[in-house]
Amino acid sequence: MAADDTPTLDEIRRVLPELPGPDLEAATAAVQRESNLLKPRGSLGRLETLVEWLAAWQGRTPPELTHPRIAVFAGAHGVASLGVSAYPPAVTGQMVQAFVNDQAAVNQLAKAADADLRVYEMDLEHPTSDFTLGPAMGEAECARAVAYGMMAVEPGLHLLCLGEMGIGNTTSASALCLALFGGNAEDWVGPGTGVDAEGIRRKAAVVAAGLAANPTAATDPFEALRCVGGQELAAIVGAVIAARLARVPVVLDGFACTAAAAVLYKADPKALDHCIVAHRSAEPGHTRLLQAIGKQPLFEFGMRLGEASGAALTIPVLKAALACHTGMATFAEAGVSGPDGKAGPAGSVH
Ligand SMILES: Cc1cc2ncn([C@H]3O[C@H](COP(=O)(O)O)[C@@H](O)[C@H]3O)c2cc1C
Ligand SMILES: O=C(O)c1cccnc1
Repeated sequence: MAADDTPTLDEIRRVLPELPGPDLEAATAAVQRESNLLKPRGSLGRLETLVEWLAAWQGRTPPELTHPRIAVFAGAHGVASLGVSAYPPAVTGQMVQAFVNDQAAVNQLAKAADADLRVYEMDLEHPTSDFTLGPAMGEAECARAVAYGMMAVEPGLHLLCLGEMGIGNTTSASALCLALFGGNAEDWVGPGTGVDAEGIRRKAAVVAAGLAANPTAATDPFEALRCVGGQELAAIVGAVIAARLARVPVVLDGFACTAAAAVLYKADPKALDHCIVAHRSAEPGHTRLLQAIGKQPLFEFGMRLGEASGAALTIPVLKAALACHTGMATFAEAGVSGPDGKAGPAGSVH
């Protein structure tokens, strides 16, 4: 994209108050149908509220789920050379090749979910700058990455599952969380790909040094993204915004992905209303982050992979929820007695 076509971070920020809200009519219609279906009211629990969420953010009843997309953004991090990951920086590009060759976990999960998987390679030849020395990205670089992420959204998508690949990015995500929500560096760091206690201490020192070297990071969420984030994390921010504008509900993956989206929450708490978080990552900072943004993950499988693996796994669940919603009979259709002894639950049609 030509530099002059790219919106500035300020222009992107100004879109947030204009983001469309939920379609309450579609959501109400979904709730109403759920209440007439052949089951004790509310008995499908979160499966019911997930369908309501899909309807509200697609603006359609019943919602559809034949075109889910999984988007994985890959970016290279300057801090990856500081010994903060159990794996070398070169793994980022090698994993992009593995995604292309259908060899990674997310490839298998995408196939199992019958979903379209796209991998978006950021500028891997040019890692972000080491944020312990100054901002990770310049204004234009960060804005370009956000704009690039926006391109992952096309009309006609029914769901967007987001994820990332970038060696060193749990350190970036921790620094982002510290800048956005405060606390201590130790509160936000964890093993990532599997560093030991000494590695975790090193991560905390890098995160603390990052905040010290970037005093403006804690003053504004987009400035935090620019100073201590990464290109793939910025792209996730763009994809979340573009999905909202295109009425595409979003599933966020684990710690790194949620940390990126949290930039938007901090800028406007309503900006993530169209997003759910797939799972609680084993990365310890994720629990604190979920509390900070008020999200309840769908499941907790002890996963700590990233690459949209958790987000991909929600697709079969969402499809199953929708299958119940559209395929079940109502009490009246099945001739089954409701709680009042008549066919149809009492008061359900009002
Ligand atoms: C083979 C391999 C595949 C991965 N897929 C996702 N990640 C995950 O690990 C990285 C973050 O952890 P850290 O901050 O410790 O580097 C990210 O690339 C993330 O997506 C992977 C990591 C590896 C090694
Ligand atoms: O939860 C995540 O996003 C995560 C955890 C460990 C490594 N990479 C990503």
